[in-house]
Amino acid sequence: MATPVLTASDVSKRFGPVQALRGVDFHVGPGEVHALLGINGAGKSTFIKILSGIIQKDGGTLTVAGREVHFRTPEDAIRAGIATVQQHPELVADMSGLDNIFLGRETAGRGLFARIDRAALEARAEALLARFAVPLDLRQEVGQMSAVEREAVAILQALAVDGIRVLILDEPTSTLTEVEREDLFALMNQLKTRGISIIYITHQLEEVFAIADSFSVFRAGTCVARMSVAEARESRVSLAELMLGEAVGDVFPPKAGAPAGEALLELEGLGRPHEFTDISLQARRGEILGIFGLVGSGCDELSKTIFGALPAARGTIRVHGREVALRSPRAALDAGIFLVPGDRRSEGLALSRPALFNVPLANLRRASGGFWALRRGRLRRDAQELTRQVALHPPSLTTPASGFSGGNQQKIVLAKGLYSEADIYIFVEPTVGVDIGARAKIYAQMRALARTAAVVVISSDCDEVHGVADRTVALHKGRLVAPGARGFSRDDLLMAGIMGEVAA
Ligand SMILES: Nc1ncnc2c1ncn2[C@@H]1O[C@H](COP(=O)(O)OP(=O)(O)OP(=O)(O)O)[C@@H](O)[C@H]1O
Repeated sequence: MATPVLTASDVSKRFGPVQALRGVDFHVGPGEVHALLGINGAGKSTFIKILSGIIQKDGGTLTVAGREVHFRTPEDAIRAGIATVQQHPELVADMSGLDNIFLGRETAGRGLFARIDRAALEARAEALLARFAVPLDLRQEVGQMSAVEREAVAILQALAVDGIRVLILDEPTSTLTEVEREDLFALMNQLKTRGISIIYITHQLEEVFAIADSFSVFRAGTCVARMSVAEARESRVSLAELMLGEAVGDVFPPKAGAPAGEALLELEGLGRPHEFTDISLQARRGEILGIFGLVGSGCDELSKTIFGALPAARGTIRVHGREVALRSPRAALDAGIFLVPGDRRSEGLALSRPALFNVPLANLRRASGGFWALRRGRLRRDAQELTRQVALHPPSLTTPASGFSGGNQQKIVLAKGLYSEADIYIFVEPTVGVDIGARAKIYAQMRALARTAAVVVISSDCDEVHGVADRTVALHKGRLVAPGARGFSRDDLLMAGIMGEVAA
């Protein structure tokens, strides 16, 4: 085996009472694409933060090309040849790709990389790009770029420093469409042929077989398995079982047993210019309605319109058969509609506040009845029960939301939705960044909600929509694509969402 580029031995890290990492052994070889797997809270982000110098380990050693290194700052890691692209790279939308790459290099190292030859940097970015399969105009403003183009800019920004040998990508595909994902993989393969090692966090297990050479599985802060993908294929190991430490059943709960009841939410001819047109559909009590739409299909705007965050230009919304004017999210909540947003960072959570605060936000009425002491007791009991239902880990109500891993933050948003006792639940991209074990629990909760309410799942993950919903439609370029009488098969739904066509 070639000498590893990067090795971690016996690495540990504690946050107050939480032992986030213990005795982690890890290595990655030159030009290797190595997937880092683990359920939410397993310690992946903590480990990555240590490798990129954002936080410091409590114990253990790191070596790069056989030499021990000590990272006190992100610049130390970059200097040693380790660059990281965060899950949501901070790019400046109204600057060009090139300016962003340049800016990244300027700010990456302060004094360290102070003298930069902009022309040389541009030439280098263009040269790197020329080898990629992704056609990308770096002179375009980043705000005009697609998600994969932005990811490419962030990668070029990370590589703009001399001597980068390890590139860390934190869930880069979570906002990409299937086609864009292929583009990103092409780009990763190119980097690999240039000898760059890639450490890659993902919750999409099929991606491991599509792009990785090897993988490590973290569980409860320890690396419990390291294997080549070839070995895993041959021995037919279940990645999900390695991650969870137990056998995995079906992720999706059974479909509704009984026919759906009355229509609780009806949209008729709903539209907003350039976003979506003539949307008519019903969500009924007792069913999960699935809407599959790619990024940019209008799904996001449609969900915001139903939740009163965007005004409808045309059409009507009826709740319980009565027309409603949803001028604000508050009005939507009062009408019995609850939206669990896809972007928990900007829309769903007060990050600095504890879980206990976040959960009852949506239903202050329920939380505010009765005497103060009674109220507090009830709030705590309700919040405890809800966090148990969504399997929040750790099950702490006092930890600030920001102290939870990404997937667990999504569970807090979900608990908030459950507390709202709505009639109509709308889930947008409900399981982005959520591990397979928690996904099964979230889907089971949706099924439980659908016993008495109408549940709408809006997602760009076709398998999710098809797997969880009783009835599915697709949104393509702002238009609804509905199936024939027999409903969509998984492949037909995919076609409808990508091409806007219904199979004959
Ligand atoms: N700043 C912090 N303060 C307190 N606890 C933290 C902090 N950061 C992480 N933790 C805890 O450390 C553990 C590991 O979290 P980490 O974010 O590394 O998990 P992860 O594997 O990246 O999860 P996910 O897939 O959800 O992103 C969790 O129990 C988490 O709650």
